[in-house]
Amino acid sequence: MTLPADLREAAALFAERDRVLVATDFDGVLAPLVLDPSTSAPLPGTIEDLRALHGYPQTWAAVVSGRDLATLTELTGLGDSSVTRIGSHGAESSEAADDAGGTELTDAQREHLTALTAELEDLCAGLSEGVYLEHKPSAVVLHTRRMADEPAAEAEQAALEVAARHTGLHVLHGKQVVEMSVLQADKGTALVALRDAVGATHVAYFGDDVTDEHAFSALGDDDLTVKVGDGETAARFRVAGPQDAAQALSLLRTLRAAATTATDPLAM
Ligand SMILES: O=P(O)(O)OC[C@H]1O[C@H](O[C@H]2O[C@H](CO)[C@@H](O)[C@H](O)[C@H]2O)[C@H](O)[C@@H](O)[C@@H]1O
Repeated sequence: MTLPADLREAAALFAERDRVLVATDFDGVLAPLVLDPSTSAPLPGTIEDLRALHGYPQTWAAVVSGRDLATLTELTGLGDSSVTRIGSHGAESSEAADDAGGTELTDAQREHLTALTAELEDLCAGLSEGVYLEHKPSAVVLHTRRMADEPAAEAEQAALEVAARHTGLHVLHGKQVVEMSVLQADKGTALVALRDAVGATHVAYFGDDVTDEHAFSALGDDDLTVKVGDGETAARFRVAGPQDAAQALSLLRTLRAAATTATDPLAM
């Protein structure tokens, strides 16, 4: 598996930039997609690469995910680190001052989420086996990966119809998931806010799903945007899957270490 030459060249240029932020999606990029989200695991070396990058001069690393912040922190094992974790598509952040990571709901939002969840539970009870709900602080997610194609499509359509009857709901239709949130958030807004907060001049971002397109679109032509897998994209580069993304991350680590002449703390 060799990374495309244009991506390797762009990575070399990126590594020479002044202040850089290396950010990545979790599911489908760091962690291959699996049937049971609780068993998702980052590929070997990826978290170490992010930790190392974050330790280099003028360099920051982040994971930007649809997972809720607590789950993201647990699955990445980054709770002991200052690598930024952004969860719930930008609604939660490890940089937030409050304990909830920035997801304090109003009473009305809490009631809305409870009512929506009850409605979706009723919906699921009438659908084929395999459909299930994932619960997050500000959202509920209908999953169909365990279903056959046709019932999965029907279940996703039914969830979208439930969502359409609710006002003030923010819907994201990802890979075999329909996510309904009472908070508005997107990865692009969150990533740009983090870039500006750390003062990065250039950003690398890896993503595989439609929700990552917000991040790709929010970045510029000088940023290093990498789509992982198939599908239309606004990213500048594409790799086939998580193994290639891991290779690209490792390359960025090597190149940035050389560019900043930092000693790699994990190589000692
Ligand atoms: O932004 P991400 O880090 O990519 O998170 C997006 C959603 O990821 C999870 O669902 C996806 O991964 C599951 C485990 O591999 C898979 O079963 C599911 O079909 C995928 O859509 C997660 O469960 C969701 O909450 C995230 O929003």
